[in-house]
Amino acid sequence: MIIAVDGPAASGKGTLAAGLARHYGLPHLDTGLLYRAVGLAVADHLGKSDFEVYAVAAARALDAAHLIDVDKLTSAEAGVLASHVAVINDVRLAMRQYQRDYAHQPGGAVIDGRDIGTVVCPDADVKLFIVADSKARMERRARQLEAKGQVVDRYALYHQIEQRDARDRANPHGGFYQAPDAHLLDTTLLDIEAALRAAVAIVDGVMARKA
Ligand SMILES: Nc1ncnc2c1ncn2[C@@H]1O[C@H](COP(=O)(O)OP(=O)(O)OP(=O)(O)O)[C@@H](O)[C@H]1O
Ligand SMILES: Nc1ccn([C@@H]2O[C@H](COP(=O)(O)O)[C@@H](O)[C@H]2O)c(=O)n1
Repeated sequence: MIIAVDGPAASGKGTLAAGLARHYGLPHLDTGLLYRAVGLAVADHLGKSDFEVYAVAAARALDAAHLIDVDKLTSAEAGVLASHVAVINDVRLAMRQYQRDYAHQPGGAVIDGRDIGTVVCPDADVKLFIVADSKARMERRARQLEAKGQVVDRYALYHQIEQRDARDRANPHGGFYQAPDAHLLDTTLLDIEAALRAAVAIVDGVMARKA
């Protein structure tokens, strides 16, 4: 079974995807980490004319060794850098087959990102599109960063999340929209357990109808 989970920044899609993977005993790929790794690799080139060339080279050279430093990868800076490399079509193409192969491994997988249900796995068995209002997302991300000991400026964080979403939605190569056959799940008023229960109910319902 392939479960595609998409949604905006800090909507909780990664947490939900990990929960679904545990629930169904499936492997899980967070595709945001791939873009974050490429973004970090070319951070020194941001704003320079050679940014695109280096980003494409970094995407083509990406391997598991670039995905080890989770603290660095999950920083707010890495998220912003990721959204800059994500607008480069050759970066997206360089990583697409890896994502597809991961999803199509025997038994399937849970895979989360922005374009999983629309571009990477349009054939997924179940597609979820996770949303939460901007203020809730900012607060979740703020608490996540504070738990890591970081001092958070909530005003700046709110705008950073909004800007990243806007860049992602406007990305002509991004495929970031709710697929017509995706199930919308708004987690604004749901805690993590309630959101997971709701997601499992959707997946079970879809799979039961397919059986
Ligand atoms: N339903 C929820 N209620 C409260 N907190 C949540 C909920 N879902 C996730 N969180 C928390 O919000 C934070 C962000 O969640 P998560 O990393 O899953 O979001 P994301 O959509 O994958 O983010 P990004 O796109 O930036 O990678 C985490 O600290 C997570 O524990
Ligand atoms: N399938 C994807 C996944 C991510 N991106 C871009 O990477 C940024 C970081 O992703 P997170 O899920 O870790 O927040 C995101 O803002 C996108 O720009 C993507 O384009 N496609």
